[in-house]
Amino acid sequence: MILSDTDILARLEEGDLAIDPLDDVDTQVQPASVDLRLGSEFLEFRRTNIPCIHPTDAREVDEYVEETHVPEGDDFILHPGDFVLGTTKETVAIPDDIVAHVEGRSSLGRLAIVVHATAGLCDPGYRGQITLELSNLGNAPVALSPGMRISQLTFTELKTPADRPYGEERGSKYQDQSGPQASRIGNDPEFATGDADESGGDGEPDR
Ligand SMILES: Nc1ccn([C@H]2C[C@H](O)[C@@H](COP(=O)(O)OP(=O)(O)OP(=O)(O)O)O2)c(=O)n1
Repeated sequence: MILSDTDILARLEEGDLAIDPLDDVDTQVQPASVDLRLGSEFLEFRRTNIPCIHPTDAREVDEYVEETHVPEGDDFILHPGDFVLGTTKETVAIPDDIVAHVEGRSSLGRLAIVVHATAGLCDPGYRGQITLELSNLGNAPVALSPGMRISQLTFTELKTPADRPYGEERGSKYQDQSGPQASRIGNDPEFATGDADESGGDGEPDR
């Protein structure tokens, strides 16, 4: 069952579902979703001379990205064909009996802006800001303004709470992430080679 505005507000009131800051309830809470705003941090992907990035090599992944801060009031220009990681301004906490989905907003979709290229699921138990996979599929640059409502989150109640929710206990690599975080796929157990990020997922390479 997807939560309606009434259900969302009730769960927020109970306190196990959290969205912080939720500054403008009337504007941000939609009939069956909550609009989330764009944060100020961006990770841009540099042009590189290395032949390719091996997703499991944390050093290659980290060397390829560059952080940019755009204060509220300024714009980040997303050019046609570009892909950049952004973040929600809000930090969320998803209870064990809910799965949340990051969706785009129609008004930005109509400008060819996509907010999650592939991944849009927030696991039961997830806490943190949400990394947005922003791309511009159109042929005109589009200005993105930190603080603008950029995406929406829907909430689906599970039949039973997750037995092993997202979190430290299962070594979940994006738990409590703050700001956009590059891929940590090298931390997956099947790729454990010693090359992976050992920083605890704070985005700082361990060098
Ligand atoms: N656009 C998105 C989608 C998800 N997440 C967060 C919430 C998810 O609970 C967490 C993990 O997402 P996935 O399960 O899709 O990612 P992985 O499978 O790569 O990570 P893990 O192995 O930690 O589950 O990342 C995010 O910040 N931005």
